[in-house]
Amino acid sequence: MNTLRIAGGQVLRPDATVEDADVLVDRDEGTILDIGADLDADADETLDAAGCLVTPGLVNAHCHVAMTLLRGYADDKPLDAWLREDIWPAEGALTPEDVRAGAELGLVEMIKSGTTGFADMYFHVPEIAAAVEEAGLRARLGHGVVTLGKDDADARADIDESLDVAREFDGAADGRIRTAAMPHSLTTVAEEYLHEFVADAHDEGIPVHYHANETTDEVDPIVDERGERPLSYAKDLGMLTADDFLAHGVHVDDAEIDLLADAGTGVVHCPASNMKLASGMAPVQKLLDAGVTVGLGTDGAASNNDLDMFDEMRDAAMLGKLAAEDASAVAAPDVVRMATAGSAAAVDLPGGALEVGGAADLAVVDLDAPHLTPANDLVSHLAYAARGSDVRHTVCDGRVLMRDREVLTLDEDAVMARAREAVASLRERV
Ligand SMILES: CSC[C@H]1O[C@@H](n2cnc3c(O)ncnc32)[C@H](O)[C@@H]1O
Ligand SMILES: [Zn+2]
Repeated sequence: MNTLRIAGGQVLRPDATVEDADVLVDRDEGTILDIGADLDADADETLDAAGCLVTPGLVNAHCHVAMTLLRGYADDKPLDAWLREDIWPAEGALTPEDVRAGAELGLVEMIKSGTTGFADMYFHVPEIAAAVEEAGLRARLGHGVVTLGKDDADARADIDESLDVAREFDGAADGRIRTAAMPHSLTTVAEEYLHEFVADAHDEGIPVHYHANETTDEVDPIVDERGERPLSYAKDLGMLTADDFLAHGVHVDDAEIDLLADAGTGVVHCPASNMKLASGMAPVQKLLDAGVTVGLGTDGAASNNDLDMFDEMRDAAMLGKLAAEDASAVAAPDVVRMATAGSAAAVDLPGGALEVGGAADLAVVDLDAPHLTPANDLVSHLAYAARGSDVRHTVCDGRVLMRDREVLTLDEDAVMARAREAVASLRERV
């Protein structure tokens, strides 16, 4: 058996306690063999975790990873104008090679900030899957469908591509890649297509992921035209099952929260994107109190503007308190759980907890920094004070993706150079 030992650190356990322990990993199986004191000193490889906190790898449950190319491309606008005036025209000019370059850049950024799994909605998914295979993370990938502005043939071709991609790539990269069917939202995919698309996906056991209840501009027309709330419409369409997960859920009323809790549908909270686009404040504490599975996501780097899940935890806690008008709301252990076990459950990927037999997906956070001193409460530090740049080692599926801040699976400098070239060329074309 080929083993990896993460030695001499403090380990964050699923019950939010921290203990001095080593973590021993079976690299062949990609699972945790043991957590405890003085484990196998003869392991094939050892990562030094002295003075560090070993946490589950963070799971970014909603992202558009190749949008790193559009970071800083268009800022300071609300969602609808931002998409229509800037983002969609630029995305229309992206080649498969551009998407590969943007995805690799995003994956380096994720590895360097302790993220080991993510869910992604975009296009040119084969390129994203190839980048994920090389980078070594886990992902739930899907082709996002928009039928708005398309004729029937183009709309159906987009849906067919989403289903084909979901079939073809499920289980790729030694099982690290899973898939979903991904209608973009309840307003950008017409009802005539949604019924069949969702039914076809579910008939084949493919989950569905979509944006929902993000802005009032999106919610109000549904209410006006149908006389029902968006998530009641989603339920009618069969899109509210325990396998499905939606991004945002900002403008949800109490009845919709009950629908989510009853159905077991996951909600991915994206606080930075919601603040930057001034979309609103999701009622996260209410969702948690109702028993909804809540994960955390960055959304794309063009509306965030980074893929750092530590930032996202801090934003989620701060915004959650503001939304609830209660300083005790969305507390540190809640956001750490959302970024780990909550996200993993919402998108149904392994990981999210350090436990024997579980996936060996973890991040080692170096505590030897002024902003993490003194170590009064390490869960508090994760939620409120740590940064992605504090991550020293990242491990996914038992494989070391970053050691002492050196990314081992991708060439960081070459990835940045390719992204700069892709954007220089894109700017000439758009
Ligand atoms: C059709 S692929 C996915 C599509 O989603 C766009 N997008 C990025 N961020 C958001 C957001 O916050 N709400 C809705 N849509 C978003 C992205 O640019 C792609 O076009
Ligand atoms: Zn999104």
